[in-house]
Amino acid sequence: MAAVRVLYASAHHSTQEIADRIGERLRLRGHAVEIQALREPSDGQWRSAGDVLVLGSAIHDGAWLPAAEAFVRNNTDRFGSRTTWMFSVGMTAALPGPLRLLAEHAVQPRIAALVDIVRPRDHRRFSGVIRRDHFDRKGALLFRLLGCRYGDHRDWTAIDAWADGIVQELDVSRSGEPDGGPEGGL
Ligand SMILES: Cc1cc2nc3c(=O)[nH]c(=O)nc-3n(C[C@H](O)[C@H](O)[C@H](O)COP(=O)(O)O)c2cc1C
Repeated sequence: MAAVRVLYASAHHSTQEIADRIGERLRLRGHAVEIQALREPSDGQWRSAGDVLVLGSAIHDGAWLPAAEAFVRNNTDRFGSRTTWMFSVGMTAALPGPLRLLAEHAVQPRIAALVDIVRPRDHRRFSGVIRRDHFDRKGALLFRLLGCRYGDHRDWTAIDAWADGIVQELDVSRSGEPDGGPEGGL
């Protein structure tokens, strides 16, 4: 059993629900899971014990929300010894076809910089929920001009599969240990 911390930053709850789902999936497979919101830049104290981290954030304007970005930047030298997965929640699936293809392959420099610091086992982008009341007037106008669709664009099958991939990797790591698990956790 690994001790897993799922840390997330969410503005309108869809990232929170994705974090809950991933955490619940890991819990069902026997891992000790703690799920925690990052709301302020000072949130999410680093723990010295050997946790596995799953770290996620909604994307706003090409960047992680400030509390999640701050968590990474406040702990830059600590990720090397930690097994970490990252996920970002945006609105790629809300875009019309050609734009969606572009967005799927676009590098977002501020997020890429965080991935460079964390060096996770994997970084996955999911689509979340986008509603008219999430935007101010300018944002809503741009959204309409781009031909985007409001709605819940979460692909729960893909989210579950990603969580199951984490479980598999944890199982493989631990089966390599002499006693089936490292002392002090992963
Ligand atoms: C002000 C604002 C800016 C956004 N900027 C981006 C963006 O740059 N890239 C993207 O993929 N999604 C963007 N989105 C979409 C959100 O990331 C998406 O709705 C996500 O599901 C929000 O997660 P949350 O419900 O946890 O806050 C933006 C949404 C808002 C409201």
